[in-house]
Amino acid sequence: MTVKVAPSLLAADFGRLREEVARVEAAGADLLHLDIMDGHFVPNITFGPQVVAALRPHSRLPFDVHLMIEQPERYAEDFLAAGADLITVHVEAVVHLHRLLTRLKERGVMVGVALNPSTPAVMVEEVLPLVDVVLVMTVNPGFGGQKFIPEVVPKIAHLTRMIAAKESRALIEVDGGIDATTAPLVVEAGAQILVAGTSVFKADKVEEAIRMLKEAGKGVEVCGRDADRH
Ligand SMILES: O=C(CO)[C@@H](O)[C@H](O)COP(=O)(O)O
Repeated sequence: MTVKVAPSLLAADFGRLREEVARVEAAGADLLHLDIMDGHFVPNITFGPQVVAALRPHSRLPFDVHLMIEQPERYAEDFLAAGADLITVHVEAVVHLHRLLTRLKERGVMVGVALNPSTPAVMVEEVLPLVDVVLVMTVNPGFGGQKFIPEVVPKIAHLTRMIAAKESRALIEVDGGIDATTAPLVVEAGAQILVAGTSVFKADKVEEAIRMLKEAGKGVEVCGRDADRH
């Protein structure tokens, strides 16, 4: 199975963001994961649409914007204007999820829904026909460098079956504590996009780190699911 790697900018050197993006792009990244935190939905603050817009002209990578914010419907358009290719919102943060996803889809952007570790898969079942990505958090969101929560793996497998049953095209993305040891566990369960902060940006050899994550897909077949078909 082809696996895509999305380095998370949260683990980059914030004083050299442009160079850091170029570094992972040259090393084989497939997407750039941008973590937006508001200090309310999660206990940390990162950056807003201005930073996304400032980086946009300097990279060809699809920008995968993960909104860890309350009321994402108030800000999603700003991230779209800033150059996001994929906008992911947390199901725990939105009341009218279907409305927001429909509006964003109409604007031509890809959309994703994210689930905290304690949120069950069934919370996204009704919107599976609408979404491009289901983002499964394998740590509690807010910080990089946390320990992978293995109890989330059965939820990935459950979502894989649910997506197939609904004939949805959604890809499963996982985020938190992903490295060469944990990647095979999530890929075997059906994950197709691996977000990795620490294991990529803090690696001695970034290219090798990305290659090792992609290797997790080798020899794995999960009922015809492949990140490349998108
Ligand atoms: O969204 C988040 C954290 O909330 C992630 O994107 C982390 O940034 C992943 O970092 P590592 O666990 O790979 O260090």
